[in-house]
Amino acid sequence: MVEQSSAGTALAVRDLTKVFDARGTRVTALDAVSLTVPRGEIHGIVGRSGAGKSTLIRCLTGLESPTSGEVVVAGEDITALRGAELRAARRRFGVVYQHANLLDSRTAADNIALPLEVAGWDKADRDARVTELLDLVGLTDRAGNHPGQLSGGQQQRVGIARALAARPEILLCDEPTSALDAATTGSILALLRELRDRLGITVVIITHEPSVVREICDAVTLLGDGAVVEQGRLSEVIADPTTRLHRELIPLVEPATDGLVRLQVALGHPDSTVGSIDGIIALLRHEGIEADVAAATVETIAGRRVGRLLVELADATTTDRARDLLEQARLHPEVAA
Ligand SMILES: Nc1ncnc2c1ncn2[C@@H]1O[C@H](COP(=O)(O)OP(=O)(O)OP(=O)(O)O)[C@@H](O)[C@H]1O
Repeated sequence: MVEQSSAGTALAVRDLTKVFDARGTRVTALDAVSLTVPRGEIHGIVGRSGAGKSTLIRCLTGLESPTSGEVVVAGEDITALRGAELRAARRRFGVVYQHANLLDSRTAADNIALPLEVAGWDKADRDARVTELLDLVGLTDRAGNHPGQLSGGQQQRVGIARALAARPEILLCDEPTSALDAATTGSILALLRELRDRLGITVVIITHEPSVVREICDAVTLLGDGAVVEQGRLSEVIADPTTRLHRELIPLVEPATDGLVRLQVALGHPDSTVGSIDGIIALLRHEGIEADVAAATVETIAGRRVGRLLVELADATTTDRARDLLEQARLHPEVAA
């Protein structure tokens, strides 16, 4: 669990449950979900399709009312609010969507100004704020461009500036990079991290991309069938090869099923006595076990070098001995034939 004293907490979700009743069929989209996000942290929410991610974000922003549970922002349970109070509470959230959905008839600057117009800011304040925001997202020279004149990444920057316009405390990002290529994804993630560092804003990111979590999240929640499957600080879950998140966040290419025996091992666990790919192969060969690397993923995540390795054995009869050796080295081997 991600624990933090309530004073430093930006968002606390407690036992959030949402049951849809569609023509007599009950679907539990959220099942007693709890999570705590400290101020200024980036929290990733991951899970397969249908896990409940969209429902969670809709309950957070007040677009959907939960069946039970609490969403506490700045000490206030917003699920209990209605009408003008709920609208005011929703302003504590800025939302970034997968597609920026900008208005084609407006320039980048005017798209960013839109929520300020709705909130009744006067023109001089709006203009000053928009200038600040364009600078913040690196689009000062694009202020007068219409969406059609901007790249996908630039449009998403406008979407982020628009979400930040009214100075929300929490930035909710719903698959913010899913529609972008790898390089643009990298620059948008760098921008989100920079915004957190400069503004101290709290960020919640819903994503199905492991790389997003690996690159910028401080903590992560894995949802499955509407419930929290696992939760923890990235640096901890990434170091523990026994967690589901470790597997989700460090995917390994699955080789063809060709009858060869393969052992999957985890790299980077603090207790392991061997830390490198070469070291693992040498350990086996030293004992007369012919082995090779079938696939490997090694990355530095949360300052720690971690990964997974698939070791291919030339002779299936050496499987048990190889597994014992790898077990002794605390590499958490598993047969993946
Ligand atoms: N309005 C609704 N009425 C009935 N069932 C719903 C409704 N909205 C969502 N659900 C159901 O709730 C469950 C969770 O859906 P949700 O859209 O939150 O998942 P998700 O993790 O966001 O999936 P995806 O990544 O595909 O968007 C699913 O079984 C879905 O069919």
